[in-house]
Amino acid sequence: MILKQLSLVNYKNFESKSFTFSDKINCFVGNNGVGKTNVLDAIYHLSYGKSYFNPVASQNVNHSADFFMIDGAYEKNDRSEKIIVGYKKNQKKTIKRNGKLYERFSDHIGFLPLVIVSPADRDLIIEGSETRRKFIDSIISQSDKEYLNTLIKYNKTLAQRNSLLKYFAANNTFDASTLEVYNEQLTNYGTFIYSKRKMFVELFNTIFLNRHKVVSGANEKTSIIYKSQLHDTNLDNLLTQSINKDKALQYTSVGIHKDDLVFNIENHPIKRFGSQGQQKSFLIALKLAQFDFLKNESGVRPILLLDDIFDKLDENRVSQLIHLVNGNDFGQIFISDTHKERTENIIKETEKTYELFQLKQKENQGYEN
Ligand SMILES: Nc1ncnc2c1ncn2[C@@H]1O[C@H](COP(=O)(O)OP(=O)(O)OP(=O)(O)O)[C@@H](O)[C@H]1O
Repeated sequence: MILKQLSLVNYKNFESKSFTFSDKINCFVGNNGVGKTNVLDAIYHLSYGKSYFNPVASQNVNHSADFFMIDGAYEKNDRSEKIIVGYKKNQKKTIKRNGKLYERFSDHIGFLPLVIVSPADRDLIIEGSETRRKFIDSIISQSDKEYLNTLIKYNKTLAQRNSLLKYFAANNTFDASTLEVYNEQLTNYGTFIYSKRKMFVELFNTIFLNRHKVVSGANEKTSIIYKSQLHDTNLDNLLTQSINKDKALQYTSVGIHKDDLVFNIENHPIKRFGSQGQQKSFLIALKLAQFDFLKNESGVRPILLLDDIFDKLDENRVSQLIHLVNGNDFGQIFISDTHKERTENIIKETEKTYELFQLKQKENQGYEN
C-alpha cells in the first residue's frame, strides 16, 4: 500500500500544501516547529480519522481558518483509492473514500494500516491504563470489526449504567431490574472483549519478544502482562458483588474498562525500573510488533511513520533500525528529523530510493527535493 500524493488545506500550520511521495522512503527535514510532525500526523489522520497528537479536531484547524481538509491518493492492491478527511468548525468530521461518505467512521478503521513511532509513545509507559487499553483496542479493531463494534456497544451500555447509578443517587431510589438489564449486556459484550484481548496479548507477546531482542540488542527479559479483573471471576459476578460500591461511587467500578497492560523488564515495571534507553527500545519494539501484527492480519505492509526517531537513539540503535528498514518487511516509510545531513547519511546507507522534503517557515512554505 502506497500513499502517492498528499494535499493539505488549513491543516495545523499548513494553509495549502501538496506532496508527491516516493514509494519507499520519504523524509521531512527542517527546523523545530516547521511542521514535520504535522505532515506525519495528517497521514495518520487519513488512516485513523483523527490526529495522533491532538484528538480535538477544532485545534487541528489552521488558526486563520475555520475548516481543514486532508486529501490522500493511495494505491492499494493495484487500485487507486482516494481518501479525504474534512472538518469544519462546529460540524461533524467527514471521511470520504472515492467520493463516497462513510456513514460510520468505524467502517474506515483498518482500511489503511499504519503504525507511528514517536516520542509521544512514552505516554504508553508513563500515563494511566486508558492509554494502554486504547493501544490494544486500536490494534485489534483494525483487523476485527466485530471487536470494534462490541467495544462501541460496551462503552455505550457502560455510560447508560453510569447514568442510571447517578439517577438512583439523585432521586434516592433503586431499581434492580433495570440495572440487571445493563449487567446482562455488559457481561455479554465484556466477556467477548476479554477473551479477544487475552488471545491477542498471548500472540502479541511472542511477536514483541522477537522484535525486542533485535531492537535492544540485549538479552533483557521483558514481558507484557494482561491485567484484568475478569481473570478471577466472570463479569456478571463482579457486577453483582460490587453493587453497593457502585451505588456509592455512582459509576461502574468493575469491568473490562479497568483492564491494563503491565510492561515488565527483568520482572519489574519498566515505568519505575527501566532506564531511558530501555524504555525507548521497549516502545520501538512495541510499535514494530504492532507493524508485524497488522501486516499479518491485513496482508498489506502498513505505512510506517518514524517521527523524530534518530534524535532519540544512539548510533547503535539507529544502525539496527536501518538494518531492519532495509529488509523486505517494510513498505513505505515517512521520517521526520531536524538534521538534513544526518537523515541523508542514514538513508543513503539503505539501498532504497528516497525523497527529501525540506520544510521551511511560513513565509516560504515551499519545499525543495
Ligand atoms: N491549529 C494550528 N494552526 C496553526 N499552526 C499550528 C496549529 N497547530 C500547530 N501549529 C503549529 O505547528 C508547529 C509545530 O509543528 P510540528 O510539531 O509539526 O513541528 P516539527 O517540525 O515537527 O518540530 P520539532 O522539530 O520541534 O518536532 C508549531 O509552530 C505550531 O504553532
